[in-house]
Amino acid sequence: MSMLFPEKSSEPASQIVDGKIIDGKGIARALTDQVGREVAKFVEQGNTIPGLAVVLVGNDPASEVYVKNKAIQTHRVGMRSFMHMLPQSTSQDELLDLIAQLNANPKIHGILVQLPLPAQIDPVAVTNAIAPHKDVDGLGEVNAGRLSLGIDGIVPCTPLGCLMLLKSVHEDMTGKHAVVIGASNLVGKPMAQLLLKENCTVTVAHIHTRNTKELAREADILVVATGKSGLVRGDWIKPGATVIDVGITRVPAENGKTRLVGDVVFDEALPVAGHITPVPGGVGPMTIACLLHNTLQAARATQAVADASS
Ligand SMILES: NC(=O)C1=CN([C@@H]2O[C@H](COP(=O)(O)OP(=O)(O)OC[C@H]3O[C@@H](n4cnc5c(N)ncnc54)[C@H](OP(=O)(O)O)[C@@H]3O)[C@@H](O)[C@H]2O)C=CC1
Ligand SMILES: Nc1nc(=O)c2c([nH]1)NC[C@@H]1CN(c3ccc(C(=O)N[C@@H](CCC(=O)O)C(=O)O)cc3)C=[N+]21
Repeated sequence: MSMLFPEKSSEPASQIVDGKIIDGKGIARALTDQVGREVAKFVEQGNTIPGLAVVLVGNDPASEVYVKNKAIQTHRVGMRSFMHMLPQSTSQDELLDLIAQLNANPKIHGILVQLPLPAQIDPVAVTNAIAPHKDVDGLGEVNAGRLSLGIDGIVPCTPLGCLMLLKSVHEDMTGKHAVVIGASNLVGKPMAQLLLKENCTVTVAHIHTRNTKELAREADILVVATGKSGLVRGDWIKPGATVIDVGITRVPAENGKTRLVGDVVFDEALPVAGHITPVPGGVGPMTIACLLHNTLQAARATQAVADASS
């Protein structure tokens, strides 16, 4: 076995392009199709169509990509989508009022408020206002607390998607050194919790970390989520490591249009890494597939409570 391929995948070859590039788009499509079949069965059994409410305040470019792709996929799996686009000037109280209405609406099983929010709104107050059983982003204190205690709950979509991609190339992650660059509540922190649950030795690097490059070079598994395009160069990567690039930045392209890039310099990383996710076509599509998965899970849980009380 080549030194560059210390871990051979147990997944079908079709899921990995060139043996190295992890096909997030393909793996996400398989998960989305499965959710679609399960939604059809759930509705056939006489249950309410699962409904997802998405709230976007202002216009963050990464959020706009997400909103567009999410609307297409929600429809594809047969769920209802409720979009709320609010102006940048929205106050925290206005947003909390909307969340209270969504919490009370029986057609809505999942609520997602896009981050980042404008400066006048406290994201923690907002994520905590979402009823825990509708918190399909898993960011409120109940679900985040459950994750850190290792209790079943709703797991944040992006880290869950990253974990699924890792599992497509690693049968067992026990004892591996996982380095997560970025420590946000949305990605870095829950990712670290999931890797810990997989028995990895986890290091989290953030803006105050002094030797991020040296730490990255020790990683068997490297997850990068900073939003700093081009941060991770080829010489930051240990030969054979698995690299998961979460970053999404829109940059100008040669043809006068724009394109999306990650936090990793892909062309430099590709020859060194054992496995790597591309941008686009890596983590992004998995985030959406996991959101649909979480929404179906939330709809099932709500139905189970209703069935038990009837
Ligand atoms: N593909 C997908 O599905 C998703 C992609 N994203 C993308 O992932 C990226 C990260 O998102 P998110 O976590 O929400 O972003 P945040 O800005 O909330 O967090 C970024 C984290 O990275 C840290 N950081 C920034 N620069 C460096 C650096 N040079 N070295 C080490 N750490 C650094 C920050 O530290 P500090 O806060 O102290 O400055 C912070 O902990 C963005 O590009 C976003 O668009 C996000 C969600 C889903
Ligand atoms: N509460 C909250 N939860 C989030 O999960 C969240 C958020 N807020 N705010 C914004 C970021 C960003 N994000 C993306 C998800 C999918 C793609 C995605 O589909 N990407 C495709 C893009 C394809 C294309 O259109 O070119 C890809 O990478 O292949 C992008 C970005 C979720 N985020």
